[in-house]
Amino acid sequence: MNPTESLKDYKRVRTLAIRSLFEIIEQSSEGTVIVDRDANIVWMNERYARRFGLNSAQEAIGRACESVIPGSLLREVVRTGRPILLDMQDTPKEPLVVMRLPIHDSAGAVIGAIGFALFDELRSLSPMLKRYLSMQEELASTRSLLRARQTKYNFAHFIGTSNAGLEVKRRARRSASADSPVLLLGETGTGKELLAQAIHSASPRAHKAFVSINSAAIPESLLEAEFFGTAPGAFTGADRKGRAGKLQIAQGGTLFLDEIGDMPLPLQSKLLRVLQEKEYEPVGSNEVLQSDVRIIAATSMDLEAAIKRGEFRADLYYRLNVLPIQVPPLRERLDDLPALSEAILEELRSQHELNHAALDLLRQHAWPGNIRELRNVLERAALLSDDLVLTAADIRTAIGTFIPVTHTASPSLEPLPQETFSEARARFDRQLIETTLVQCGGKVVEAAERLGLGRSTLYKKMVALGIAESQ
Ligand SMILES: Nc1ncnc2c1ncn2[C@@H]1O[C@H](COP(=O)(O)OP(=O)(O)OP(=O)(O)O)[C@@H](O)[C@H]1O
Repeated sequence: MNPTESLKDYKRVRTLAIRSLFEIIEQSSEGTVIVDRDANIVWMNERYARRFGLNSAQEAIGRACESVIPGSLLREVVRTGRPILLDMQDTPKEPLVVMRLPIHDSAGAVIGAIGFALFDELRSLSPMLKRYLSMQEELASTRSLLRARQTKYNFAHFIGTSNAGLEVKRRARRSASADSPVLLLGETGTGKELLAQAIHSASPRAHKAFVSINSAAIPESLLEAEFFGTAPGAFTGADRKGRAGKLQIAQGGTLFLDEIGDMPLPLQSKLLRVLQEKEYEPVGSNEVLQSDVRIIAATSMDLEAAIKRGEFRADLYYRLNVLPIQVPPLRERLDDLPALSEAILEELRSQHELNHAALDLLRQHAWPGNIRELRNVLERAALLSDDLVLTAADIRTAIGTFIPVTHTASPSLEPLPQETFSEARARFDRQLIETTLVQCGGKVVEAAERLGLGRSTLYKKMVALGIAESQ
């Protein structure tokens, strides 16, 4: 039979072609593997076995394909009966281009699958491979960046079942589904940052970055660059290449502006533009960048008073004050003390517990540093005590300057029986000053500022009313 004639015998040509195809692919491939209908390996060539760290192909026989070839999709091919004609397979060396085909019996049922790792094709596919590798690297670095930017807290970390605690949690939870700015107001250590993180993690932006920036902790001269980034060449030295600002890093996610009350006025105007126009320019650049971030701001400052002093822009305040959440101080949610203390001791991996008297004492302190202070006190008490039951004496020592909570009661305007006008006024003044001192952590200068008095005037009043400075 001459060759041309033989090609007319279709059935024979087909059989020959199938055999040649198998042999050519098998010989020129980096590896071939065959699995049965349970995706267990029934045959594998030696080269492929060595690539996956086996001494001989024999060791692979009978094993599930994934236990030899991590990430193998042969099981899927057996299950669906559908081939995967071109795919990338990661291996301990470089990735391979693979082809996976189902094997049918004469009745057409799937009885296994065969996988070829195409080796020779790799060179011609090298541009595609390079791109695949660089995309993988990019993905890995984005993932690790994102992990570093992911939040530590969610709503389960916010302990508190007091009415005040539950109300805050409810409002914060509700704000998670919105995209408007949130303004967290409250004293230091009340959990504003924890809540900001929890809002982000419950929001549709949770898979993107949570980035925080503290206006009080960064020198004013650096704040703008930190915020908006710098254009290449804007500065000499380390920043010559340009640097991404927090706004850019937070793109798609949430930007937490801690201590917003301390933001310098010029930056406040630029932030307003971000909120209104959703655009900004990096320092030293004319390029206008689009911004897509959710803003959560926090402050322990009375922003309305700051507006009156001309230190905070009223228009920015109104723009930020869309979803305000007042986070109560610990002394207004004393019912949460036992649960908070237990959670903190657990987090500190301490075996210590508090006796009744210790808990009672915790209830009598005004906690100017709130939950952060409670945490420090419990940590100190646990460190200093050899006994696993912490007593009131242990707590008293750990607190340092004790500020009785009764002093925080709001000044009563109810006259006492037989009280003269000047006695009632002295009582009111004393309560007002004592409360303010507690709220300012005993700092007279701060209390004077809050009350709108000169420092020496406040000192004089304290002496006249018999208020000790250690308040
Ligand atoms: N409700 C809470 N449940 C459990 N832990 C809390 C709670 N509130 C605050 N904390 C803890 O108290 C500490 C201080 O909280 P956080 O930093 O969120 O306060 P803050 O209001 O942002 O303080 P600052 O204004 O000083 O930045 C953190 O360790 C936080 O985990």
